[in-house]
Amino acid sequence: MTHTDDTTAGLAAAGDRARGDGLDARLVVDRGVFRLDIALRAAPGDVVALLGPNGAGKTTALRALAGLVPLTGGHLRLDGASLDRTPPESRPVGVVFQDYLLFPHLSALDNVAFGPRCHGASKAEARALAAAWLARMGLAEHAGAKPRRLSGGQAQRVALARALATSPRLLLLDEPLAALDARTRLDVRAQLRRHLAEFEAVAVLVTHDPLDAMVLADRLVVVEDGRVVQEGGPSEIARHPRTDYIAQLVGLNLYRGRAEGHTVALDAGPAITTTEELSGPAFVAFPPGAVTLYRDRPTGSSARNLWRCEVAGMETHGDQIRADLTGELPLAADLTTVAAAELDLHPGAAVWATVKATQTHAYPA
Ligand SMILES: Nc1ncnc2c1ncn2[C@@H]1O[C@H](COP(=O)(O)OP(=O)(O)OP(=O)(O)O)[C@@H](O)[C@H]1O
Repeated sequence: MTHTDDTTAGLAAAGDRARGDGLDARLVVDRGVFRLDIALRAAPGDVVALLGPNGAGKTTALRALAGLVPLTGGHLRLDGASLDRTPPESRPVGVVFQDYLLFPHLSALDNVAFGPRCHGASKAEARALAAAWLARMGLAEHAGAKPRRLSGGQAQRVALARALATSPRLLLLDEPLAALDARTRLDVRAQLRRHLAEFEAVAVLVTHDPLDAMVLADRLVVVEDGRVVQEGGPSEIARHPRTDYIAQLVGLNLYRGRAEGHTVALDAGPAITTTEELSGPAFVAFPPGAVTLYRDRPTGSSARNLWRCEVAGMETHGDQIRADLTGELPLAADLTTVAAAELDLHPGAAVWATVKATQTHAYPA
């Protein structure tokens, strides 16, 4: 299957195209002190989110997939064909960048028609295809508008239409919602989710935002320091984080230790009593809302998990106060403003923290 045949075939044929094998890549990129080395596999129809902290290598991975950064090792196959030596403009890849990069002097229609034109479609074919995509994105009446006349959400959809109009076998989205304000982001996230669900080839998106990742993707690949540290479905990752970064992202206290029956002895710190029965290396997680704080050692409490801590810092978190505690067990605790005032919490205050075993969750490490 050649790419030019695909792209000139038009919208109608897109659904008839034989489904390929999807993406099979190991991306190795050396950048001096930084080295990216990640494996990525995805079947047609999959939406994969690369999630990770600043500097983890997400953008480098996306640029390597697009051919904008050469691989120093590994391989890149799409639908069974190697792309290692294919220049970016000849790859069946569509890209939506964070700031969309629409051509300011071209109308929305001509921006979208640009992709198919570059892939060999005649002017009339390209414009017909572009008009069809704009209609599908709900932008038919904005076809003649220049980018500066479009809202952020509309510009984002034009950029998506431009990428999809070439019938890519791999769609790359770099922080697709980052340029939008909160209100627009909500709408555009929902629309993007719909378009991605309909997209029949592989989509890979890069984001810092766990919500974007969880809403848009079927599978998350968490990258830290150039490596994949965890991958799986959104709910699996939210329930069973395996690094501090992921635990913080999903709002959980996370510890590692060795389980013996209902107790996990932490590598650094005390033991935590859990309801699960395990043996061997294990993680224990609990949400900050499961922690109860006392100024004096509680006497009547049945909680087995009782630790002496000190308030290191406090910040508002939604309608709650989140207290960062150090001491026997470092942890985050959420409490109401009233409770924080009653406890006279302030940085440096000594507190007792309890967590019921039923509120903890242990799983093999
Ligand atoms: N052109 C370059 N030359 C050398 N090193 C680079 C270059 N671009 C990025 N890096 C380095 O590669 C590493 C990964 O950067 P990258 O932009 O891929 O991370 P990221 O996960 O996308 O981060 P962010 O979320 O901040 O965009 C960083 O250490 C960065 O300094």
